[in-house]
Amino acid sequence: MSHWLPVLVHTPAHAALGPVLTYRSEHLLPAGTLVRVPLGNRETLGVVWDAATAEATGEFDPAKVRDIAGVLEGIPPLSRAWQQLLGFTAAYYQRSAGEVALAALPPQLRELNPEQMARRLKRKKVDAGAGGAVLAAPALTPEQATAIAQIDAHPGPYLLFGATGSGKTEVYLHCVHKLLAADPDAQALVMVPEINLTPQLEERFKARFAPLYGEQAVVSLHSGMTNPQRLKSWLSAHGGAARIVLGTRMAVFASLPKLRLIVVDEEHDPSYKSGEGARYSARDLAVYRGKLEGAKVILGSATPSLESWHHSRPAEEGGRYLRLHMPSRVGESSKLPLVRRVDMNHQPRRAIFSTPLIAAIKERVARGEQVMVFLNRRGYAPVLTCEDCGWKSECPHCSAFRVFHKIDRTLRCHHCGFTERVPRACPDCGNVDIAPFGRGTEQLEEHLAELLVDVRRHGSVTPENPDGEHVRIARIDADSTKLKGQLEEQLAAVHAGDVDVLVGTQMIAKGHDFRRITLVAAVNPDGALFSSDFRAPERLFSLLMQAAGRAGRDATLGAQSEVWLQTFQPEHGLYAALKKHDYPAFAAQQLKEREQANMPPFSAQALVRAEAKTQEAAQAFLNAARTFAQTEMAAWDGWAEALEQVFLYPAVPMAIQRVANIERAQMLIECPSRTTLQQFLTAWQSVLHATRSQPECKGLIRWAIDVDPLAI
Ligand SMILES: Nc1ncnc2c1ncn2[C@@H]1O[C@H](COP(=O)(O)OP(=O)(O)OP(=O)(O)O)[C@@H](O)[C@H]1O
Ligand SMILES: [Zn+2]
Repeated sequence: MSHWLPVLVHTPAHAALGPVLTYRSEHLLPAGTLVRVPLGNRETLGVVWDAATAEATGEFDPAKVRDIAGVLEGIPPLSRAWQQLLGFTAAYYQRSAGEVALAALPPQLRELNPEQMARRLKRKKVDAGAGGAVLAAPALTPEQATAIAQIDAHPGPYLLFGATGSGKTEVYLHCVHKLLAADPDAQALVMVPEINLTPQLEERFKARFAPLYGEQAVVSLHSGMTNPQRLKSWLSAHGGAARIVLGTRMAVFASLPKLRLIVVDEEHDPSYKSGEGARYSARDLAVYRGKLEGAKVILGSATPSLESWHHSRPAEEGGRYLRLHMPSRVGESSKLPLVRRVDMNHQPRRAIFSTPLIAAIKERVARGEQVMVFLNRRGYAPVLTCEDCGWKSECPHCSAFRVFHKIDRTLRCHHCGFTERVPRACPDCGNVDIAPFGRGTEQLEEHLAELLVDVRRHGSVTPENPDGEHVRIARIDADSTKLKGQLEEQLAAVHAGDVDVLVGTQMIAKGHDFRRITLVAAVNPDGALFSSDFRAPERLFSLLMQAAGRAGRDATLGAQSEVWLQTFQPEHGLYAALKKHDYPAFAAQQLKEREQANMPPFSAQALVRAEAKTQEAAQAFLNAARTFAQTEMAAWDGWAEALEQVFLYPAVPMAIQRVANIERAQMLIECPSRTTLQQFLTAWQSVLHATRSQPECKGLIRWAIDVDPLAI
């Protein structure tokens, strides 16, 4: 007897194929089964979907239904909870379930043929026999003990609000340990925002758990892994052999049949939000998944997102998360660093480093301590200009300047990648004096080398070497770490003390446990204060707090660590709060502003972005869909009231309007109710599809909805 099976395949988000396809099978296969199915003239991976939870399968012609090609033998079906998670993600972020579900599976499930797959499944390494010395966990600090007691006593979710170096990771380790010991099947998922933070985390977790549960108990999942590695981790999580999965945002979709605990470290980090396909927030999905599967969820941060902070207000006031506070750093004498503001209004014009900062850097280096200098802009200078005619190094394909990279004397567009040799003279007027304007990390590195030329490395002047050694400066940014292994190498050099001054972008500000850094300087942080993006201050605050968190992690160095901020706005409230390490004060002030302006978390937002050959077409598309919503849709049955709550702003060009010769526009949608916004977007999708074919939208290339956008 044959059965009709609803199957999800990877169809483009807006494909006309419909959300779920129907196939025929000899055997009734449970929902969640991975199958191979014919699609057009190729064969593709599909997931048998639950007919009840699947979106309407639509009508199908039984005569045209094709047989499934086969089942992926040896792989148990994906759980119902997993299917629900993926179904929810697709619906909430307005994408097709097929796209979302298939993108969440390791690529090799799709790529390997049955024989290859069978071989991979057989290759089971068993080293359950633990080995190595069990690493003793340190005795908990009173703050850690209190936090853990609260986690034991309440269902959560929890917001672990802990200062940098307060021992949050130790709390995660402890909770995972307790869970695995109590339940022989239980699994934990631990997420970090960036790939380059996974190795050190993996090391810490392996050191703690491999001796107890074997090497295979801890696996990673992130996009920096090769496809075979990813498949291996995925299979081992899906099969239950992996007890702990460490990963970046994609790991939120890992199949973990016995998931009991989810940790989202640095939960405020924008990297948890996907920038393509379904633009999901792994943090928000983690909370949803926790509820779905009855797993505890811990969100940790020293500077929580304002959303999470708001959700963790007292329950009497409507809070949904339990806030756990760990204000102190571990170790008796390891105080938080002293924050100093240098008023750049009183420094020579165009000074890169203020005089007192240079003096402070010299002093630290001479004592053998390390310094971190931080500037969120790579390259040598953000623009090259001709002072005679006003020419600027614009990118011909983007509405942006090309950045001057002195190292290889190129002008590079950081948006489309267009690269050219620096011209010898101004391309417009022939003037040979074209000069860099503004500064990036390359220039800081060069300039510091000049400023520190007289300083000698600590302890390098000896009777045999009376001249001593120059200060060692290293730069870590996207340019200096392009090749595989470069970042690890550079980080190792910093840890080994081979570097005195570390210059870099936000890459170095996050997460790393640099023990010997006692001074952190932000050279030019003001930009974000006046950004049009209402989240810019929040991001700046957390970035500076993170950067500050790199200073003074080793109490035995004894020196008072410092964070220097060079600013033209020394009185700004953000810096005042930073000086006191007072995130709650900063958050309270920001939330007040947001409440007054009706911005998230006090309202829900979505953004529609359109890309087209002309700016007019991009905007025309958005505005036509908007007009339709405001007129025709408002006349649909039962919609008038809901639409009164949905505010559609007019279309505007994006901040960087043109990238690689494609014009971009966006439209913001705001609504006090998340549910209403969801209903609106779901209904409006068909309007957007239909609008596409209107004559004034000719030249439209693509459009996408971003629910809960982070950057506006
Ligand atoms: N109870 C403890 N006793 C002794 N040392 C501890 C304890 N808890 C944590 N530590 C140590 O203190 C340091 C900071 O701890 P941890 O990395 O857990 O902090 P964190 O809050 O996660 O830091 P950050 O957010 O800044 O990365 C680590 O070197 C850790 O080994
Ligand atoms: Zn460009």
